[in-house]
Order: sequence, then C-alpha cells, then structure tokens
Amino acid sequence: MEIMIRIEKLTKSFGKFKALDNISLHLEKGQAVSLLGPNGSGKTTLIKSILGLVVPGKGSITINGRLVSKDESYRAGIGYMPQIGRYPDNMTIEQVIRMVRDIRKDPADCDEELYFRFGLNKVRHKKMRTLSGGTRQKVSASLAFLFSPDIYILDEPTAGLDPVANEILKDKIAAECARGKLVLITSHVLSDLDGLTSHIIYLQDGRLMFHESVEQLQARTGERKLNKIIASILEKQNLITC
Ligand SMILES: Nc1ncnc2c1ncn2[C@@H]1O[C@H](COP(=O)(O)OP(=O)(O)OP(=O)(O)O)[C@@H](O)[C@H]1O
Repeated sequence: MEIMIRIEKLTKSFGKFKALDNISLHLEKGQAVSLLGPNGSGKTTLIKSILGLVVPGKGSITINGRLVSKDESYRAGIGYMPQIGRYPDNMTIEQVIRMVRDIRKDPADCDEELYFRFGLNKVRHKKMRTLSGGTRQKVSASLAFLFSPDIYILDEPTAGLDPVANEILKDKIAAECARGKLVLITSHVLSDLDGLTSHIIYLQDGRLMFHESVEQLQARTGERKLNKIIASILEKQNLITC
C-alpha cells in the first residue's frame, strides 16, 4: 500500500512536558483513521505537527515523500477542518468561499458538493458573525473539501452538526476514502466514527498506545461497535477512557 504520511520518532515538548513522546506511524492511501485519546493526550499537537503549525523537537514527518520541515508546498494537498473555524466576521458565507477559492490558481475544478448539500447556497448572504455553531461548522467542512486534496485532516468535524448534516458529511468522507484519499479524523463521539473508520490510533499522555485496523480490533475484542471495542481494550490495559 502507498504510504501518504510517515511519522518517525516524533517528540514534542512544551518546556519539560512531553506532549508527544517518540511517535512513529505510517498512514496509507484510502484509510479512514480515527485519532483517539483522552483530553490532553496529544491529538491536536499531532495534527498541528502534520500541518506544520507546531515544530517538533525530534523526529520527522514526511507527507507524500516531502519532509514537512523543508517545504510548505505539501500543505496544498491537505484539506484541514479545524475544531473551531475562525473567519472574518463581516464577510458573508459566499465571500468566504469565494475568497478561499480565488487563492487557488485553477478554481474551475472546485468540489462544491458539500456547500450545496448543506444548503449553504440558500444562506450565502449571511454574515459569518451571525451564523450558528453548526452552520459555521458546515462552512469549515465545505472549505476543507473544496479542492479535492489527497489528505483530509478533520478535527472534531461532527461537533455541532445536526443528524442530517452529520450523515451528509459521513457520506462524503466515505466517498473520498473510496477514491483513495486518506482521512485523519478526531472525535470524542465514537458513534459518529462507526462504519466510517478503517483504523484507530490511540494516544495517551503523548504516547502511542495502539495503531490497528478496526478489523483486527474487532477480532481481538469480539466487539463490533467502536465504543465497545475501545472500552474493552482500555479495561484490559488499564488505560483512561476517551
Ligand atoms: N502551546 C502549548 N503550550 C504548552 N502546553 C501545551 C501547548 N499546546 C498543548 N499543550 C499541552 O499538551 C498536551 C496535549 O494537548 P493537545 O491539545 O494535543 O491534547 P488533545 O488530545 O488534542 O486534547 P483534547 O481532547 O482536549 O482536544 C496538553 O497537556 C496541553 O496542555
């Protein structure tokens, strides 16, 4: 299988505190990888390291063969949906989408499926500051998928979405994985990840506790649902719940 993200012996400290401790991981084309772990376990720090927003102390990250520390152009191949999207308050939804689209040289082949399926076209004249949390989340998701990148990093993407929007987003993620994209997703709501995830990464105290396929985990625990699988492993290993 083709490795898209290669993380080798990654360590990140904030002062004396190790937020990431010697993490090594390979993530492949077509995988939907759920990044799990309790609050403060290092999930966001790992995501930010991949995005080049946090500079690791030791180790390396390679994205599609390019070292993250060397060159920023790899970022164009990642669609990132942050936990909380921050946008210019006085711009309308339409202006924000257009502004991001215009940054790219060839805006013709934009993927606007989510924009339309979420019905954002119907509220496109609303200013960002007036939007509900869920609608803001829909704008963030639409932007992350706009350029059909090879890799998606989605930080708590379903938080605040209503059930219909949730299903639309899950359908889209599954369709992109089927097209060979790599999706890395964090969520504390494990039921949102059921049926979507192919692999689980579990962090605790900045350390990698396990990285396995859902099939392997199902076979190991005899459980089908993610919350049962995780509960079973945590109980056996005496880990903390996410
Ligand atoms: N800029 C920073 N300065 C100091 N400590 C930090 C900084 N960023 C993160 N940390 C610490 O690193 C640890 C990991 O934080 P991180 O945000 O990666 O956790 P998380 O797994 O994403 O948590 P959550 O589930 O709450 O979002 C935490 O103890 C946090 O306080």
